[in-house]
Amino acid sequence: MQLLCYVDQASIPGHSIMGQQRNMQPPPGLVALVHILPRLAFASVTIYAGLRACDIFFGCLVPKMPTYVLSLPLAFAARVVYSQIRDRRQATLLGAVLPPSMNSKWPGALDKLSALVWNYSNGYLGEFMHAECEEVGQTFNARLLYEDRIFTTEPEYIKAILATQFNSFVKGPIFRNQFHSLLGTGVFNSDGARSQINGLTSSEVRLTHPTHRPHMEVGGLLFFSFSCLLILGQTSRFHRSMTRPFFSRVRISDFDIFEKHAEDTINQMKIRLRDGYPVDFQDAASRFTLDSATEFLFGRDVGSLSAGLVYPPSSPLSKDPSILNHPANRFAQAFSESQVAAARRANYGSAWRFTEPWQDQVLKSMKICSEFIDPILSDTLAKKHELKKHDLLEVEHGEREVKDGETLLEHLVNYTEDRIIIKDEALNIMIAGRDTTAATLTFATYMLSQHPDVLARLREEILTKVGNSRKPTHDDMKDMKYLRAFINETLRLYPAVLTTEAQVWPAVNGGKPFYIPPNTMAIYSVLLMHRRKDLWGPDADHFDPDRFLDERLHKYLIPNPFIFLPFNAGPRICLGQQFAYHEVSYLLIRLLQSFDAVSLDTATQHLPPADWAEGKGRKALEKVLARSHLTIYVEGGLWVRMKEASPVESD
Ligand code: HEM
Repeated sequence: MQLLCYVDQASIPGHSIMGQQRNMQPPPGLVALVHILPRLAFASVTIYAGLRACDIFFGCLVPKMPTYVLSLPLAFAARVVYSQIRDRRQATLLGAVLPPSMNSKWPGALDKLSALVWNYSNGYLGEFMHAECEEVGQTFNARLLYEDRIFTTEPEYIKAILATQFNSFVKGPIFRNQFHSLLGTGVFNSDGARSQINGLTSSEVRLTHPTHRPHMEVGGLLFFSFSCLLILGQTSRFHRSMTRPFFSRVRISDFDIFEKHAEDTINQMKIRLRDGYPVDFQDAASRFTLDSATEFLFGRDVGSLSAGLVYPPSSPLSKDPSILNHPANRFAQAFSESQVAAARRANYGSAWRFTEPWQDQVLKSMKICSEFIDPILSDTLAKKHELKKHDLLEVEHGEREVKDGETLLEHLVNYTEDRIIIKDEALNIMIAGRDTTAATLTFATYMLSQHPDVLARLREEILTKVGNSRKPTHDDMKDMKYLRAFINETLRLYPAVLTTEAQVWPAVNGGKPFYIPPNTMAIYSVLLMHRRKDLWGPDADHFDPDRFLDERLHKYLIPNPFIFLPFNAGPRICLGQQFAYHEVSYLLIRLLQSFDAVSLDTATQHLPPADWAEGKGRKALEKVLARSHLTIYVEGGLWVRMKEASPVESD
């Protein structure tokens, strides 16, 4: 029985038109010029009028050139000083204080900005902010180029952002703007437009602050990794009401999809390893999650595994054009490039359009992805029209039940026929679910290569519960406590989404409450919070799945659940959390049924600089270069060798 709840297209003003326009937008550089010219013209005209007025009314000839040159910096300085005095006064009135700022030596904290940029490209994950936390405290103002950004790793404040003061936080138009060509706008990303569905309005969850002040996104290099998912976080109730039923129960068909692609992945790995090559597990995991995601969303996988695994750069086969130009590789590459290009925009804030003057770089890649998605979408809509024509669609009121084996696309067409909404929604989920899961699998395998004792224990649990060849089921996974602890420990040390994004925050540790001025960007780092020794114990830098099973669980996590947030919390909690646990568990079980040892291939692996070994904390233990764009990843791939398990082990 199906519930048909169509969105009234007329209730989404200009939505379809907006979607169609996405593919024929003017060059971004031109749009930026059109935006900025009136403001520049206004400034020049005002100064010119002022000078003329002095001349005419007071007869004093102000030197024109110096006035032109100095007027803008002086106006800017006045604004900065005024906002500082205003915020300090407001804080005092509320019995609070402003969070401390970073100690910088240069105007606009340019010294800190350059250190931050250097750290992003060359240093260890989050090292710069970690050093600032140690110096200034776990909550501080990462004020760069005179723009406030409140940074925190304090669980109490993160709880405020995600749950208790959720309605006070909005994402703001700059993020939406930057990610428009990747994820679209429409109802998902609009704070203001309203569309009626099931009695819910799409915008009632968040409204932009009436006195919005634009953010300068200069600190984007550090902060952009979360941006894409932030956009998802901006999705409305409308979006969640469409998608949530799809994730609300365990579907056997999901496990069939995992099996099909896990088998393919492992068989290809075996062949490659038998031929004497190492395998880039990051690449294999990305192909596994891409094929699984496309099949689950669209009912047809993109076939990235059929293009074959990558060869190490030293092999001539790694440059074979027939492999590089394989259609599935083109799709996978275009999909990744579109995300990286969108993430790059966050580095430039509202000025990003000037960096893509002639062509929208995200749209360029998205066109290749659309070539795969569009025909499937047309087929699904055509099928629905056929059913409608013959009155075969059952209509029921109430919660729509999702059928086993139904694709997300088939589910979504029951809510709306707007191609753009459906496509955006499916792409949002593909972006949210693909790289995050691949990253978790990659870092889990990295940890297996570093902790043979953990591998042996995990394998023992797998062989005891599932045997060495049977397909795992949902019930098997429910009983596998060590497997869940192993995945959680991977997500603690390597959360796939590192950082994510005011009023008065309560006092913690005996301090005064912090006043957060309106329209200030608030950023929290899950990575740094997950590694805090005061929250997780003195061994927080060490990989140890037992911390999710032994007395440490009761000492640290149970009394303070907000210290572990790989999937976020509150109304914006990851919708695919269970799906992700199942997908990661499935491939790990199948992998360890087949292999009993994993090691890094140090000849191919990009190794960290030698001086990292003398670094602090986790940095000293790292054997790969972990970096982040939208999600965390291993630079150059995770090159491993694995030993096939003996087939004589009993089932
Ligand atoms: C280990 C894998 C995963 C991790 C670590 C992860 C993490 C996250 C995080 C941190 C968010 C919140 C982003 C924000 O609010 O800024 C999020 C949101 C979301 N995730 Fe996941 N995710 C994973 C896998 C998946 C999968 C497999 C799917 C779907 C197939 C998925 C679907 C979603 C959706 C739809 C949202 C938006 C929820 C909303 O705003 O209502 N995720 N995820």
